[in-house]
Amino acid sequence: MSKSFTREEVARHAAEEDLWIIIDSAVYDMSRFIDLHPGGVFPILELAGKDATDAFYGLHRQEVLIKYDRYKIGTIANEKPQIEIRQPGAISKVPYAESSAWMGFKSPYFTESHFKFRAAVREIMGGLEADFRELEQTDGKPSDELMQKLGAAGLLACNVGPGPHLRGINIPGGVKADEFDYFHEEFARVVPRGVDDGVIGGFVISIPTILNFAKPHLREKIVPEVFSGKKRICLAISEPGAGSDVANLRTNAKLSADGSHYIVNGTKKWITGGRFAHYFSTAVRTDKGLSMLLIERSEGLETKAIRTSYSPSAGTAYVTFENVKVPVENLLGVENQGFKVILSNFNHERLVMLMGASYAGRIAVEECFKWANQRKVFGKRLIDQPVIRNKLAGMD
Ligand code: HEM
Repeated sequence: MSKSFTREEVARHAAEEDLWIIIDSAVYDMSRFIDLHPGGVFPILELAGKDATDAFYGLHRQEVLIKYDRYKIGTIANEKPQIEIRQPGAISKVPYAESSAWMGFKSPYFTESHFKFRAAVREIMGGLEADFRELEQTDGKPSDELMQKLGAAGLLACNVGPGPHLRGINIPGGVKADEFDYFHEEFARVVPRGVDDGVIGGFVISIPTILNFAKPHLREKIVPEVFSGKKRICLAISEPGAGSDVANLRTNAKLSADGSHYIVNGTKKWITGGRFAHYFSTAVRTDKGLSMLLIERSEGLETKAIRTSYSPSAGTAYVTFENVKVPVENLLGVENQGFKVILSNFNHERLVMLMGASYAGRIAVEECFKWANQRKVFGKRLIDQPVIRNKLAGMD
């Protein structure tokens, strides 16, 4: 049971080596943390033994308190917290932070199956939220264990969107494969952007090339491996000299003398999930046009991390191919007609990304609303400034 203290007791712990503070009626022992505090010793020392609620919320997001919960030693007797701690996966109460259907408004797009799916996914993902945030702080590689948990929960397959690939998948909430549509999209809501890209972004944009264009025996091998989280795949199209300009790709594949292999040489850049991928669905130049090849990580294929400003978890990679041998049966679709594969894939990719982006946009609005309400400057909250309210109104 949590210990109970009076404010007078807390006030007696006001030295650097014995330092308690109060945040929203909870008591934190900062003695061991003060030297590690990213904001330095001074700001906490100034508030030693005192109520630091306003100072804390003016400078930190609530997640900081949840993460450092271990320093909480008790509560103030006869006081109740005034600030609600958001439970992982809970529906946000901030205006526009959620789809209006979740906030009690009628929507023609959301049916019972969406509600069941949302509740089940938030429960699964809520349980993993701390792992995801931790992941973003470290080297960023989503573990095999995490991938396999997501796979077993059916979430990897669901993120590809509706389609025959969902038959036989245990969809969260007991949703049937033919009920599933693009509005069953919950992942982005609880997963930080970089982790989202590293866990599903690279794979969601690449696995359709296997589902739709791989030879049956390859499809039957690779799809279950990827959907169960045991193997990872990425889409390797852009290059240092040709980003969106797909027609100018230079990575090339030449048929071996006996016609059994392609020999691939070239480079790919900004490949999401590439650092961790086992398979690369790769655009290459063949003798009369572009082709798509499924390339396994093998001799001659190397990946280097590209440091991005947003997150190491996205696994963004620079990929080099040096005389990589690829069996001809790994051709996706028809030789020299890879452009069709790429464009049909882009259609799907943009739709899935759009759903994710709409969630990400809602999260941005939510974070701004919350910060404007808690951050105090010039003697008042940011939200009390008309110019800030005007900006928020412009975001909706
Ligand atoms: C449980 C207590 C506290 C914890 C766990 C904590 C933790 C942190 C962390 C993790 C940061 C890095 C920035 C971030 O992630 O938001 C930070 C920054 C900071 N903290 Fe704290 N802190 C605590 C209490 C306080 C208090 C009471 C003050 C007093 C004013 C304070 C002042 C600051 C300042 C000035 C910064 C730098 C903010 C910036 O970069 O603009 N912290 N703190």
